Amino acid sequence: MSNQKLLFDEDNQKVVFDLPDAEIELSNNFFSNEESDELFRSLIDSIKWQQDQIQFYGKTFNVPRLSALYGDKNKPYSYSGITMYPHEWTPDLLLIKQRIEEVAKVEFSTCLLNYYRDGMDSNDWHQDNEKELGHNPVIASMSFGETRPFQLKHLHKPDLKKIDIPLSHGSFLLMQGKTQHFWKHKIPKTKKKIKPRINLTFRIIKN
Ligand SMILES: O=C(O)CCC(=O)C(=O)O
Ligand SMILES: [Fe+2]
Repeated sequence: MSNQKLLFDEDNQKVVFDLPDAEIELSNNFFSNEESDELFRSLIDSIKWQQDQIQFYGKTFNVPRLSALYGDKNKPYSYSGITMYPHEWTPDLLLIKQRIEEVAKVEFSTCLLNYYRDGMDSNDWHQDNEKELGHNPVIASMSFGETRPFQLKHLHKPDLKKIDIPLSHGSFLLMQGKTQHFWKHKIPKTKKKIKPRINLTFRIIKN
């Protein structure tokens, strides 16, 4: 975040990033440390984590992380060539969803969870722009566990520096407006010995 211009709201709780073609805001400690510790442990144990695979040039690879899809019934979600059917909401997820909806002022139908077991787990450059998410997707992202950098780069403005937002334990990141049309994001790998991290992205599937 070196020379990135930031705007703070009145009580300094929320950081709004001043980026072209994007609406991105970050609240650190959206959940307290104690709540976050509890949720982290509980999610690791209670979520039905699965190992997805992708086809690439005729070969099959394990996706470098575990994932799970939860949400309203009858809302399948297709991304990277995989169609997933959601599990039913759990008490943890409903609690988190409610807290997030108060701030985001929308209702989410679906939550995609990622479990990055160590530094070799990652999420490569992509946009969350699947048709089911509608024209300007609202993506609400909660992180628990190890802090990992969330990197963003503009698709058509190579002169703009890559943005690096550290997503810490209990932090909440909201992306909306045109963000998914103009910016890609990723969680890079690292050789450092680091602890696990869980990320939850709440989304709205419009069907
Ligand atoms: O782990 C993260 O913070 C990002 C996850 C993500 O980009 C996704 O699931 O689409
Ligand atoms: Fe994403």
